[in-house]
Amino acid sequence: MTNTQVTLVQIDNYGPWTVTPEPRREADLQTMQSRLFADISQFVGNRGGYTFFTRFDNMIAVTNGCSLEDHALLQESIGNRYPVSLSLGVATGTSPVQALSDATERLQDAGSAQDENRRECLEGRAIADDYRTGDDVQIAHFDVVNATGNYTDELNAFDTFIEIEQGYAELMRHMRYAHGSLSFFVGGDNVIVVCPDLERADYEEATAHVAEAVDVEMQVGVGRGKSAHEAGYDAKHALETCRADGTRVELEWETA
Ligand SMILES: Nc1nc2c(ncn2[C@@H]2O[C@H](COP(=O)(O)OP(=O)(O)OP(=O)(O)O)[C@@H](O)[C@H]2O)c(=O)[nH]1
Repeated sequence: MTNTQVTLVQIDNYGPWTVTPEPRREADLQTMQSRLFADISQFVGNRGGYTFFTRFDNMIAVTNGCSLEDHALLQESIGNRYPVSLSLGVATGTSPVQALSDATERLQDAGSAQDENRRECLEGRAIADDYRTGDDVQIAHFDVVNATGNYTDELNAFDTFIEIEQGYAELMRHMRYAHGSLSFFVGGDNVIVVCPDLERADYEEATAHVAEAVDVEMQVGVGRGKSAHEAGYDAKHALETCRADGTRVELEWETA
């Protein structure tokens, strides 16, 4: 059964910082935010986790394999190298949505995102190593079928972007409310979804729903593992099977 460890990463008091003493140059904010994401992604990724940029001031990570000491080290390292600091909320559950809700609540209880006295909070608990299993994380890797032929090589780049974003918006809402899952756009035409224990029929229903609602055809590979990396890597292999066989849903543990 899944037991997803989710970390909410929140930049402390970021809103006020962006305009103090004067509004800061937008290009500088974009550069800082993307470097911060890159550093967090690398730190968490080196420990088997995934980080999603989400809103940049709030990022969401799947951190199975990261201890609370690892989290504290991340805070220290970012605090030493960036003009901003991070607060982190950590929680676990069979439902990724519930785990994220719990992680969020921990930070909200510690203070507002714009409270200048709430800095570098680390709230919550990590899964002890002894309790980790090979199916703690379920990751679904979705992509748009033949995005290159249907969109990238046909429409202007902005109209392609609209189509892809429409597919993402419908999928993220549906996976959140119908299947308790967290979906994140990761570039190109790809969406990575952090799921509870879902089955083939759930993924078939989700791809059919998106096709029906916004006319975007998607395929999905699904994997399970001890960490986001292990599950996500299996999902990528399953997606390759979709591409090779022309199927819409592949579960790695069924095809392996
Ligand atoms: N983040 C991420 N992006 C990917 C991955 N695979 C492909 N992409 C992105 O998706 C874009 C489209 O590539 P594909 O999905 O292979 O192309 P496609 O035309 O949709 O072809 P099919 O997927 O075979 O239907 C690429 O330009 C990349 O930006 C991946 O594993 N991770």
